[in-house]
Amino acid sequence: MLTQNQWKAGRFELTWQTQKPLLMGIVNITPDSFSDGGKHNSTSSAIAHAQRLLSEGADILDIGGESTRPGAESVALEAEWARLKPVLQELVRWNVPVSVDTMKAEIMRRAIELGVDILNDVYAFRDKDAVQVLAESQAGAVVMHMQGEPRSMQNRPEYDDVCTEVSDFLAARLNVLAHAGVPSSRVLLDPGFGFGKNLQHNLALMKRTSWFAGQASGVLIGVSRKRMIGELTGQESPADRVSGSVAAALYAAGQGAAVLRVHDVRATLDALKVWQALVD
Ligand SMILES: Nc1nc2ncc(COP(=O)(O)OP(=O)(O)O)nc2c(=O)[nH]1
Repeated sequence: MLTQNQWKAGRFELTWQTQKPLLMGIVNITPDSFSDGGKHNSTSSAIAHAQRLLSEGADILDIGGESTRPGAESVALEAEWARLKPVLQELVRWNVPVSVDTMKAEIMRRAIELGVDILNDVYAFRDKDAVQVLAESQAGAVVMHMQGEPRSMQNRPEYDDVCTEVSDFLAARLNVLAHAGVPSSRVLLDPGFGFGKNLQHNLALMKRTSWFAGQASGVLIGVSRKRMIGELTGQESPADRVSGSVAAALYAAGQGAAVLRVHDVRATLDALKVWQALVD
């Protein structure tokens, strides 16, 4: 049984169905991203990668100019913008939903001015200026949980009850956005896999995907090539974690995830098509 859901995101009204999530292809214009650092670190290579992800079937493109991997140092605003601007300027002309992955309100403001549709904030719009930028726009939002900050979040992540604490945090953020005039129909929640979580925390949150999916907003799942996949498979290199990432993607789809944020669009989409034919 498929149920329809909607996400109002800038120029687009995106719909997904249970078992048929949208795919968000990742374009990291960074020298140090954990899985593809340096591979798409120029305007031309980032645009070429975006084209490839679209040709593989991506529904959304997520563009990041600052790595948030564990241990990452932050990037200065103008340096991050210098990476993002030429790529975003091109991509907003493609009539495809464009997301910018940033924690900085000023970057969000400039991206909205260029015509970007989605603000993907791993800092969950805890910056008041970011809330204002979002509220003054029609952009969609991804609100993600992170314990600590990228530089040190994986040192000793601890929770009394990770699912309750993450759920409560996301509910509180949704409430802040609602009070600022941003309805839940514009927001996706994201448990933030690997952002201040160990393997047990990540697995507990993954098993709660259907609960998150049942909230007022849909849920975005981002585990592609991440350390948790490496820990479960023994695959050291992120490039060798595609099969494990696809397995996690199928599980999330079955639990009703709205969006899967992935590096490997073709592999994920092919697996979803076969799996959907068998579960329908
Ligand atoms: N909403 C959301 N955004 C995210 N942005 C970056 C990363 C980190 O992964 P990646 O972009 O592959 O690496 P890096 O941060 O090193 O560029 N993960 C998420 C995530 O899980 N959810």
